[in-house]
Amino acid sequence: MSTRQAPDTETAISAKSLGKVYRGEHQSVTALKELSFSVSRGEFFSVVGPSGCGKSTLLRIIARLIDATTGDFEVNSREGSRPENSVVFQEHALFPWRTVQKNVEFGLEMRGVPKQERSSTARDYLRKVGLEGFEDLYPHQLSGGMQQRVNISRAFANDPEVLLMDEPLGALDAQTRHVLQEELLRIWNEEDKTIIYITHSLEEAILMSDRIGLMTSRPGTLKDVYEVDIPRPRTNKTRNRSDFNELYSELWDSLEDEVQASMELRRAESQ
Ligand SMILES: Nc1ncnc2c1ncn2[C@@H]1O[C@H](COP(=O)(O)OP(=O)(O)OP(=O)(O)O)[C@@H](O)[C@H]1O
Repeated sequence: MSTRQAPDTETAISAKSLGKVYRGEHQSVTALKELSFSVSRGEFFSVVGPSGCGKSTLLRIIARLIDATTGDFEVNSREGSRPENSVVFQEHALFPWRTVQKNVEFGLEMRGVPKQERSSTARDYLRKVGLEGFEDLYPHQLSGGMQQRVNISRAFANDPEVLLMDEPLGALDAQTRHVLQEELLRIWNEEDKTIIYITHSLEEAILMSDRIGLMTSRPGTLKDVYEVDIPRPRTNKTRNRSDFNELYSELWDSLEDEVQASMELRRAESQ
């Protein structure tokens, strides 16, 4: 297996002082505050933090699905014809009336990519995620893990500047999750893709990432950014390394304080 080069230093995304307030009729929630970061092109950047700290909010802002209340961010696009981003959510977002093949082709179809080209691109990516032979099935004929494989291949096939993933493997059982983590790493290793990856799992973050941003309790901001200085390629066996476990302990020490703060906040708000 080839060893991936370290990500280059060209900035793919930079965000400055992002803030988000959800305004309700009776009360407002400040989800993010003064959050700044930058991600290099080709980097795998994970974001971890306590539940409700604003991770999905951050991703949805970068995906341009919602607006930030304050601050701004920039995605450094190389080619105008490529989509700026593709998003993979935890829930499968496949079209039930389209076959596996047609689901993967969807983004390419929207961009007017010729039929033959989109067909071979989709087949390529389906093969990369081990779904060769399943092209003509419909989503309901697939297991959850297979559906998420389709989602992942669709996102890569779109060839976006950045891939935004919000707990993409969160709904899967542990074994399937481990297999897909390795598959995702393998595909990312072959492609020059920038990924922002939200996860609740510190283990997953360490296994996959070049760097990990750890968020504070709400209002979420980046508390620290950790370099994952563990050689690639990484596999499930990488979890047994002592440096893996040392980093896990370091991250958990910091995250635990934020989880406590987050629980106290929720307790106070419910009174
Ligand atoms: N549309 C919305 N309207 C009002 N409040 C919202 C909305 N979306 C999110 N929130 C609130 O903003 C805060 C951050 O939510 P968000 O989903 O971004 O957190 P998260 O870190 O992704 O959570 P989790 O880890 O549990 O998925 C939470 O308090 C949530 O209740």
